[in-house]
Amino acid sequence: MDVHVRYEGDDDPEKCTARKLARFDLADLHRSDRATPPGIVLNPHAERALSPADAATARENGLVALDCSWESAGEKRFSLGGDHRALPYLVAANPVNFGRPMRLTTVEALAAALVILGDRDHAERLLGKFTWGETFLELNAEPLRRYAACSDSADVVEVQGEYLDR
Ligand SMILES: C[S@@+](CC[C@H](N)C(=O)[O-])C[C@H]1O[C@@H](n2cnc3c(N)ncnc32)[C@H](O)[C@@H]1O
Repeated sequence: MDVHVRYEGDDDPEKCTARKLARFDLADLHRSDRATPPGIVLNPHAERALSPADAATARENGLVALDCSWESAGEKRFSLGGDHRALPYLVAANPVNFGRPMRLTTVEALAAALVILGDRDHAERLLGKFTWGETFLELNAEPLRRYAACSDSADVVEVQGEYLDR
């Protein structure tokens, strides 16, 4: 599956996970919305949750994340073409937001999406470049397994509800 990142460049370049992926040829960075392919866009503000039902579109058109600082990641910033999807409840493993729900780095978001879409090997390749990458899969092992077994977005939202209620 092709992995694309709309790269805003307003975050600390030393800590930017998307730049690191690009250095290892694991993601294509795009500097404008127009240059970014309209794939499945990972957008925390999207109405619909990502589910395995999106796998065919993602394989055909690619998976897209927006790499910017969380301060600038408001709803209006996600003006990319494509099908926008929110990830369900997951916990961050990166050192900046460790243990915090939903504050995922770009690589965590892309890897979670790949697992849900049925491509765990690809997720492991991305996370393998980060010392805390494996921890992300360990921390989220149960929810990721359950989301990946769902048939559609409604199913994913139902499973997510169990974690939000805890
Ligand atoms: C705001 S940027 C922060 C990037 C961080 N500076 C880094 O170096 O990785 C994280 C991106 O990951 C994706 N993402 C993170 N959490 C998400 C969620 N809950 N649902 C959908 N996409 C999410 C979005 O594309 C989001 O813009």
